[in-house]
Amino acid sequence: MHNDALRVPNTSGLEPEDAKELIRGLVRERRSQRSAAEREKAAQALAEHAVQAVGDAQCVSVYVSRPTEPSTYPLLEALAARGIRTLLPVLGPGLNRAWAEFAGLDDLEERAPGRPPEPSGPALPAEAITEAEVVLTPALAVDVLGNRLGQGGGWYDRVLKTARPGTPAFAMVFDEELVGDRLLPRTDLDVPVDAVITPTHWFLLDGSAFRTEGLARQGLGQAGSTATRV
Ligand SMILES: Nc1nc2c(c(=O)[nH]1)N(C=O)[C@@H](CNc1ccc(C(=O)N[C@@H](CCC(=O)O)C(=O)O)cc1)CN2
Ligand SMILES: Nc1ncnc2c1ncn2[C@@H]1O[C@H](COP(=O)(O)OP(=O)(O)OP(=O)(O)O)[C@@H](O)[C@H]1O
Repeated sequence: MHNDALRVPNTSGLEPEDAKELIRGLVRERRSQRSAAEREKAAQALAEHAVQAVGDAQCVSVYVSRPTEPSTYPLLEALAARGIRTLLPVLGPGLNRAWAEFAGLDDLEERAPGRPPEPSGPALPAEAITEAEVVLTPALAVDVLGNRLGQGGGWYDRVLKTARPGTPAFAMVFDEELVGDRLLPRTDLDVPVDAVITPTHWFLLDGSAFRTEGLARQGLGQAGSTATRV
């Protein structure tokens, strides 16, 4: 079990990019130590909370997890079972942003070594993200202000700038990756998220525009938790 919050070192003497890389290494190391059973249990619990967080949305964007990331496979199936249209990242040349619709787990395939699996269907342009009512993002860590540490491509920072203004962004992390005692390094290009989804709960962050009237307006779920810790 890995329930202890990640200890983020003091990186104030480092450039943001170097500080981020240091913390990425720590998180990746912890992620690599999880057992298959832990990952599977977390995936089921994460799906439960993500479905709650998505609420009434009819179109969402999700990512297809790689082996050590919080798994989105049960979530993808749960969204499909509810008839929710799901947009998934497709990497074009130079890691260009494109999207394709989820069409079943069997349809997902790794198109190039090291890249996340992608649907086989037609690629939609980067602007297709404007159709998503909620954007679920991968993250290695998130702090209490919603600063998100990603894998380092800047892919999702660009996605969040292209989404329809006001679209809530939710980061999916393991519980220990929600950093409470420090702020993560950030630059002006980083786009903060509005909420965090973990295997034990999901909640809107202080300062999120969705914390008050936004929730009802967007038809999003009410924050919640389950007793099971993963
Ligand atoms: N599951 C998942 N999907 C995601 C992201 C993520 O963090 N997680 N991304 C978040 O931004 C975007 C993809 N970002 C990527 C950034 C770089 C490389 C990359 O450089 N791949 C190398 C191989 C790397 C390796 O072997 O480890 C390559 O293509 O040559 C791949 C994806 C969109 N999809
Ligand atoms: N909107 C943007 N336009 C141009 N470059 C950007 C943008 N956002 C981020 N970048 C650049 O992309 C690189 C990686 O950014 P960053 O470290 O924030 O990635 P990340 O958030 O960890 O990764 P990801 O968003 O893919 O999950 C940095 O060099 C950053 O300057």
